[in-house]
Amino acid sequence: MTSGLEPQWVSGPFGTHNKYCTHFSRNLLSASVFPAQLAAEDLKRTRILASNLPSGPPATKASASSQSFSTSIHLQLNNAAVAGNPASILHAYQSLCKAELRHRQAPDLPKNDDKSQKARPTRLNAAAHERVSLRKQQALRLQALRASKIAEPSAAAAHQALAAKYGYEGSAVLEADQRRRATYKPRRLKATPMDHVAVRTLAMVPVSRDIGPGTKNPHRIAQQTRIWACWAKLPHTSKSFSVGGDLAEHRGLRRHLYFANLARTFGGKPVGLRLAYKPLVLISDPADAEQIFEQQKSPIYKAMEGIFGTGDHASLFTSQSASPYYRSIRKGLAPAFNSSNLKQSFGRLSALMQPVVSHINTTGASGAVDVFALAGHVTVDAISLSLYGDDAGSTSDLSIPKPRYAQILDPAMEGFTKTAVVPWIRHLTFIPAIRRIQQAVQRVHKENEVMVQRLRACQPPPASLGAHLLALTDPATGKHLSDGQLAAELVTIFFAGYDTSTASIAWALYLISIHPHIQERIAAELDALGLLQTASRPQPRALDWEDLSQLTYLRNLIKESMRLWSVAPGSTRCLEKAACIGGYEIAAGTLVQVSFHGIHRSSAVWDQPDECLPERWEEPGADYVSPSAGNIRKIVPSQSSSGRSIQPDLFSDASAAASSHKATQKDKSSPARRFMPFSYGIRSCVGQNLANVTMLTFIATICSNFSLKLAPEMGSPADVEASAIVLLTLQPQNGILLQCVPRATL
Ligand code: HEM
Repeated sequence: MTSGLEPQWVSGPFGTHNKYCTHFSRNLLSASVFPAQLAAEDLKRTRILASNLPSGPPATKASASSQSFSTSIHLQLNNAAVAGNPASILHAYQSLCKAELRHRQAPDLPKNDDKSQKARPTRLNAAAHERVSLRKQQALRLQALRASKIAEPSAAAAHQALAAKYGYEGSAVLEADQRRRATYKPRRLKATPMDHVAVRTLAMVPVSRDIGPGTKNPHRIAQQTRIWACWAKLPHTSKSFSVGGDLAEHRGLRRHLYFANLARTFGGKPVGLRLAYKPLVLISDPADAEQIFEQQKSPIYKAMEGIFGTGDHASLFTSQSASPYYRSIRKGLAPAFNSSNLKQSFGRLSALMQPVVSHINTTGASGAVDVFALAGHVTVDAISLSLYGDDAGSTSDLSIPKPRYAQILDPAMEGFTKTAVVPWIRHLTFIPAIRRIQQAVQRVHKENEVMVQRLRACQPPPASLGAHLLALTDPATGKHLSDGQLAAELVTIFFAGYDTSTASIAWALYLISIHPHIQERIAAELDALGLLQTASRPQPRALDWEDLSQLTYLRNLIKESMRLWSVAPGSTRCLEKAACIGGYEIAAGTLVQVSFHGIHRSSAVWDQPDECLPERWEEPGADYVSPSAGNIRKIVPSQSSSGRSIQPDLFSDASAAASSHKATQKDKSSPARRFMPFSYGIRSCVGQNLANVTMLTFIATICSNFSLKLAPEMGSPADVEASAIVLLTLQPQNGILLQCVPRATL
């Protein structure tokens, strides 16, 4: 019978093989993994070959016993091939491979050449058997599989293939991974085995995207592999394994709800999110958050520099905490926000409220006023006042919906946030939307130049923020800040202070308007200080600096409002070293985001987290996790051991945090902080005192003069809350329209 595939005898370890034996066994082996790939024709040809196979190699070329061994293997293959049973083929083929290995391992066995074949022992000795470790068998099998072009479906082979592709010694990664697997203890919330398989497959994507195909950077590859391997062990959302991952939810307008839901669903555990090809760990536990704040800022902040300065200058917001520039700027600016300095400009700040009250008196009588828009004008003027010792004239025309500077800055910042995950897209200027972002950035740069000129020309008062800025020196040059550096700092201050203070004021007034009993308690407090407008007191005295510390209930309401409506949704860090967070290993280089909103709305951290209860702040130590709070991991408070006050002052000394990193590092036995609208630690908000003063002044003045009610145009409180979106900050999409009735008319 001639099939065109006549057997050809070649020399092998056990004598002469039929060369087609390996060939068609591979065919069937392939079919055993991918049955669909075994074409009918291939099967036919294989069967013909099998039927043509002699029972063993010619006796003249091999010793009798090796012939019998080889023959038995060949027979197995033949039988399996004839039966068309892929599992038997695989088994027989593995036996052949093992036999070959044993032959090579045995030191007393002569190597495979025709001359020494006569000296070959009659059977494999025990020592040779022992040397064939399981590991080597597996290695051989992998080798055989690869030679037959069959993709090994396991993660181990995927890693090895990756390592081979990028020239990296993959076994180190594999071994490290195996060690981690061995020590990995399944948690209450763990990914399913299928999740792990999916993640392993996904893990290939970021490696090629981040590093670029063909790049042989073993360190980066190992780092990425470690990041994904640790990430895979975290609890995940159902979205983590979809095509875009959690990107849409994470960058979406309603991401605060997503964060709050995750915090509740996972009981505060770290959650692995995937933003397209970037892994991210979301933190919603106060104790974990404290660990994170000590880490370096994520590269996302660096990407802001193009918007902040005219020449990509680092600023207080974007530079790394360890850099001499950051330390020097923070130390130099923080005193400008001390209570003694703020006190000096308080009279002018309080005076900014007069046009606001007049505006409400005139327009509010006929309908509702948008307190969100009004707050925007006051905060821009308040920041300008602290910078230049003079306002920006924003409160002089309150009919404009947005302050002029915000109109310039907001489109650029929104463009930045929309492109933050894929920053390279900003170079595609042929796309009209990208071109618009670039134009907005250029407008910000132009405005920055005007602001710098104004600052240099105006000679700000010594206590002002502007004077502190002009006195700063760059440690790298020893000279005062250049125009570019000043511009970067100025835009940072406006960006960080304007939107946040505005939205915080609006949310607090909204809560007051929908809770009459809270409004009455605030009114009573103001009345007691002689600040409330009444029929008998139509012109109450003006608010002064000392009143601020007396308004305890109002301050508690503001804190409660900042808890419920944390306008900064989160803060992102990049782990410098591998860390154990919430019981999970997180690799160095992982992006970690603390979700303020998640922590502040977590039922594991707060009793009745969705209720507005200003009274909760009357309890000592309410800022910290207490044993009575939910079921979350907590550090038991020990006031004596930590030696610090657990009731923080309204005006904290921000310079203390900056002067020493150690100052912010906590005693491990002290309670974890659960209230952090201004973030926490060395990178906490430097302007929080100014923000507190502005919020108190605005809200106290409005509540002194008006009784507030949510305007019918806003619908129900549920409608207002549903309108909350995250642009730069968490803000009400349709503003906050309130009916303001002068108290003297009640
Ligand atoms: C209610 C109002 C405010 C809130 C809720 C707020 C919140 C925050 C938060 C959460 C951070 C940390 C951001 C991060 O880590 O990504 C921050 C940083 C910062 N804030 Fe504020 N902020 C407010 C008002 C202000 C004001 C009025 C100013 C200045 C006039 C200001 C200036 C800054 C600066 C310069 C930083 C960066 C500090 C650093 O990295 O050292 N903020 N703020």
